[in-house]
Amino acid sequence: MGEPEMAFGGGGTGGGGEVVVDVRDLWMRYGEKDVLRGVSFEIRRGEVLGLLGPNGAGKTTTIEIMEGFRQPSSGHVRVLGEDPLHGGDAWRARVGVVLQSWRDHSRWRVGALLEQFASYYRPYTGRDGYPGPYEVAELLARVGLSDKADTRVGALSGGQRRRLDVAVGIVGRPRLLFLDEPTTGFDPKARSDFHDLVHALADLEDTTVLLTTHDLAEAEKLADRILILDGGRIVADGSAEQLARQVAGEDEVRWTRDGVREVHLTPDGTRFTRELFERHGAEITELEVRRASLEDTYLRMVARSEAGLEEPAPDEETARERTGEPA
Ligand SMILES: Nc1ncnc2c1ncn2[C@@H]1O[C@H](COP(=O)(O)OP(=O)(O)OP(=O)(O)O)[C@@H](O)[C@H]1O
Repeated sequence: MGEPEMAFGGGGTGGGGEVVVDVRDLWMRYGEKDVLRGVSFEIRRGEVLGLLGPNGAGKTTTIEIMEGFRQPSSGHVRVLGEDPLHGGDAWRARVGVVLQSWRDHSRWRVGALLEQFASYYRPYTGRDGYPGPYEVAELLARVGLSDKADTRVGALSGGQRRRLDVAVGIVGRPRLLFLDEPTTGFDPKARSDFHDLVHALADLEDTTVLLTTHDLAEAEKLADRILILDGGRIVADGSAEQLARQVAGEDEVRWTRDGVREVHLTPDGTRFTRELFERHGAEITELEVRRASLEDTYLRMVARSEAGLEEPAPDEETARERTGEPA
């Protein structure tokens, strides 16, 4: 296969709707264990996708396959139009990665390290519309490390190192960015700054983002769409609101009347509240309506899926056939 035509040009669509990641019927087996069991999904340009799931669900494995770091047992995977296992340098230049643990560059100074990474991308500047990597000063400002340019990496705090990981992931101005638990160890301000950064990348630069996180509030804030992976399968795919509707969560309405605190669970909090006011008007104070949060939805969906897993796994035989491995 020759040079990837799609790597810089964006496939010529110039707008939303272009499929940036296409994964179909992906299986991954480690030894005797099927870690991914028929995973299929698409990510479209400019979308921020949150990949959620319990420890060991297969999130990192999925991301590593899409980065070309792991060969799946079977399945169709296209990332920016290429099979990640055969993506060349130009393809790799457009894919940014923030892994759970980055290689140690503790003796490097922050600015020099980023300059080194930026230099890998520079030769591709101008090719098929590629704008080139970030200038280091701009990048440091974006991740909140402007005053650390001359600091050795080994002298950064855990959260500052994580910001540096993010800087390394985006230095090449990727079209597609993989973020594997990016905000672990961030303080609330760093987390909030990071959320602003992801919004800016998605909204202003049309960067497509795939994010794994165990912080459901973060997923709710950042992700346009959420995939829940459990037991190697996708058990939910939709916006946080769509998923909440699917589990038919009840709204919790709380209020005070005549000094008495009341709580009521209802499928339609808006309607209940309207009727409450029609009946009691100004007597109602301290009203709160709480919708099912992503956390409620997630916990219910994972519990539901894990209850389902008690049933015999239907595709075990098929998986063996696919991987060609012995039973
Ligand atoms: N190289 C490997 N060899 C064998 N098993 C592996 C390997 N890498 C991962 N696994 C197993 O595959 C399963 C999925 O792991 P993975 O790291 O993809 O999960 P995850 O969803 O990212 O988990 P976490 O939330 O804990 O990061 C786990 O049971 C893990 O033990």
